[in-house]
Amino acid sequence: MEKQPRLLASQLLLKNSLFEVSLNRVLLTWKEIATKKKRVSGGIHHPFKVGTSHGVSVSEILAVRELDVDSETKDDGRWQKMPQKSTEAYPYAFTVSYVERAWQHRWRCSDVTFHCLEGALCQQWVQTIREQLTALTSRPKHLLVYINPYGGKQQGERIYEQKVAPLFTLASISTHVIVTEHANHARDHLRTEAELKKYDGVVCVGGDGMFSEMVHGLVSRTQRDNGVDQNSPEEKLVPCTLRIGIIPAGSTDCICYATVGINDPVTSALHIIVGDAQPMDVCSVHHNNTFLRYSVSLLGYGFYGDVLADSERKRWMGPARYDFSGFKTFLTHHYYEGTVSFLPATDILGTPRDKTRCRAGCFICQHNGQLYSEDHQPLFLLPEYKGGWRVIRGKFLAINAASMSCACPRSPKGLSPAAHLADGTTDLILVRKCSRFNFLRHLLRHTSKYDQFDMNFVEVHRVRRFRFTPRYCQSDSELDLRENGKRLFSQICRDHPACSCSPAYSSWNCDGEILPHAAIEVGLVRIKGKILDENLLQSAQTGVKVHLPFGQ
Ligand SMILES: CCCCCCCCCCCCC/C=C/[C@@H](O)[C@H](COP(=O)(O)O)NC(=O)CCCCC
Ligand SMILES: Nc1ncnc2c1ncn2[C@@H]1O[C@H](COP(=O)(O)OP(=O)(O)O)[C@@H](O)[C@H]1O
Ligand SMILES: [Ca+2]
Repeated sequence: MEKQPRLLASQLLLKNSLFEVSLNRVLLTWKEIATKKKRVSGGIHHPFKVGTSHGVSVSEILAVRELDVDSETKDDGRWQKMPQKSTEAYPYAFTVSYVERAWQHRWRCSDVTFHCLEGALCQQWVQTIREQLTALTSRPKHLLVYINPYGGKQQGERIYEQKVAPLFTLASISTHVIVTEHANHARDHLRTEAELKKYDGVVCVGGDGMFSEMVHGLVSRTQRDNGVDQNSPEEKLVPCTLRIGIIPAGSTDCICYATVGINDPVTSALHIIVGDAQPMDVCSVHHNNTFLRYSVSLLGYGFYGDVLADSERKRWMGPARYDFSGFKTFLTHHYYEGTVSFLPATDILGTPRDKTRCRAGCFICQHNGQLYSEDHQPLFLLPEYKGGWRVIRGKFLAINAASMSCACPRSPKGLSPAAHLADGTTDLILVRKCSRFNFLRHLLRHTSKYDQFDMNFVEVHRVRRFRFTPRYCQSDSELDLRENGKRLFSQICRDHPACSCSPAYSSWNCDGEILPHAAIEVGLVRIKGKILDENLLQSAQTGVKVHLPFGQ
């Protein structure tokens, strides 16, 4: 093993929020290479040349601790023998743990140890850095964590315990962890018994369905505590103060992927610790003035609804269930008749087919998300608002509403690549009945550089609200059958009187959960009070703030 280096910092500069270490070349010789020790087990040593200046912003420092250089130090489960010479010449040391950016949006926790001649200097810097960290008010200190042991590859507990909890401990974040015991456990706990005032945020260890369930629980609790009826689509919601974080442990994890750029538990944990901020839209889904659910990623009818309905019975396959059910659903090639009406978003920047990509600090989100009049009524509610509801009737293979790009490992650009996280709109994608070959071409374009909207049977609209009404209304008995997972083939195809070639209804896939109704009304939720940054339901994950703009 190469000779343990020593990093000598004869002068530490703390200017505003920048913490710089100037390595004094005189104290080191070229043959001594300083290395940064990766905290994550199995990490890689990155030698860097001495004599460099290593700047780390205080906002990305996770922790600082004094080192007892006289004894062996324990780091990451392994013991490091401090070089004998350092003990003699430099009796004091402290270690700074900080965020190091790696490849493809990946973040890692790195440690750098500094040696000092004087104990007072060492303690001064440790104290100063700690004071700076304490002053970072955007960072969570107490988190309520829900782990779904059932989602994805059923590794949620292991992921949290091995990759996330050590980082929360390092950052002195206290946690209350609940391993869910059944579906909607997290939602019901958040909605009723959770003592939310004790926490700075909640964390979801799971996939999109689990995250969506927690949004549901948190928003419902806030409305209940404030006497707001969620059942009215026109009701303005009270904003939540708590933030929701997400540690990817599901099957698709598009919410994490689309906000962070990668599905990596360590990267997500580090974003949560530093309290990053990224707003996010939320859609409410109603049926006949009854609130059903919130959606933050995909509302999909037809193909994605059928994929989900089939895959739910194959959870034992883990994430691969989607590939199996996707192929099976593709072969069935069912289409669904109905009427889509929608309120286009006008006066906004950007379109679903421009080449923009929503990133942290997105200008389009900031512009479109603030499109409100002085009295905080949305511009498009005012009488002179131009444009109105549009209506499209037809036979559809898929009706998808993407409130974000829905980028994920299966489709790195997503269902709607130019969709924005917090622009107050959702991209409504209509895929009309077409041949299997053309539908396959459309699907494959989600995994290539080609434009999946540039096909004559596909149209996409950026909307504030939309409704869907199936051509054949659902009876209660059919609803019961649906809820029991049975499908009705009541639609007799006129072309083939002897057969029924498509079921009358599909299911709505709402962030990975099946909705009980086919006829729904969807809108970007509205909140009371001013639209200011603090009026956002935030997420501790990349500071993913659930943006609750006024809807129509
Ligand atoms: C024959 C080649 C077909 C290639 C098609 C690729 C298209 C992939 C589009 C992916 C869209 C993902 C939208 C995300 C939806 C999630 O909210 C939802 C729930 O996620 P989770 O709870 O983490 O599992 N995921 C799905 O509905 C799965 C869709 C998979 C479709 C193949
Ligand atoms: N302990 C549990 N047992 C059964 N189902 C659960 C449990 N905890 C959560 N769920 C349900 O599992 C669904 C899927 O969770 P999710 O984390 O999204 O996994 P996946 O990405 O595999 O769908 C969620 O909608 C949630 O309601
Ligand atoms: Ca959006």
